[in-house]
Amino acid sequence: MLSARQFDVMRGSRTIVAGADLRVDSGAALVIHGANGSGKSSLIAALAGLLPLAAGRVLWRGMDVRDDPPRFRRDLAWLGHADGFNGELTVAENLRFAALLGASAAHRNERDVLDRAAVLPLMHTRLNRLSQGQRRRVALARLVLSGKPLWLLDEPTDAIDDSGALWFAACIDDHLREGGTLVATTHRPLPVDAARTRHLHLARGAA
Ligand SMILES: Nc1ncnc2c1ncn2[C@@H]1O[C@H](COP(=O)(O)OP(=O)(O)OP(=O)(O)O)[C@@H](O)[C@H]1O
Repeated sequence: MLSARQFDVMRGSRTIVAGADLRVDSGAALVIHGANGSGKSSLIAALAGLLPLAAGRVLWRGMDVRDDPPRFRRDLAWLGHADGFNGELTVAENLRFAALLGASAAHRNERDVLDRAAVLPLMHTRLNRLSQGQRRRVALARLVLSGKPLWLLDEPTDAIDDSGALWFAACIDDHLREGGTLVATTHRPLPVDAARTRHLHLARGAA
């Protein structure tokens, strides 16, 4: 379970979130919506520990994430606007590098994941030769292969076409069914299991 208590997020002098409580159980998703500039990226970056909280705490499995950051990072799969790939390396090399860094484990269905992501034909192509959407598909496949229990994703389906969005929504459903936790920001409806999903709407910078 991921929870945050009485937390404030600031950007410059502006309060994005004030005194908020939030809880996302294992097997559940929270999807954050809001207009451009409303604070979605700031909020999710704060949950991931990438932006300091102005007040309050974030707890993962009952532990303040600041108490043991390496342990939190072992469970966390983060995907922001930047994907962290090396453009000079091929898709296969980037995925191997991610596995070496612990960003992905040996996945029981690796080939199947890559196939469904439509990444298999791209395995020997350098990242800087891919389109934005292809690159995002590789990033999402890396995420699925990570096997990590907590996914924090900033606009995961950015640049992805409709079939890719449907594929990724099915991946989210699998993740939740297996007991994973998800928080994602999005501008686009994610067709995920409604019974497991709650929505947070940020209005003019304050939740
Ligand atoms: N580095 C920064 N320093 C100061 N203010 C910032 C910084 N980055 C963003 N902001 C401000 O914080 C507010 C929230 O930005 P944020 O990127 O979290 O919004 P968002 O909802 O994710 O937007 P979008 O939908 O456009 O991605 C905006 O008003 C923005 O101008």
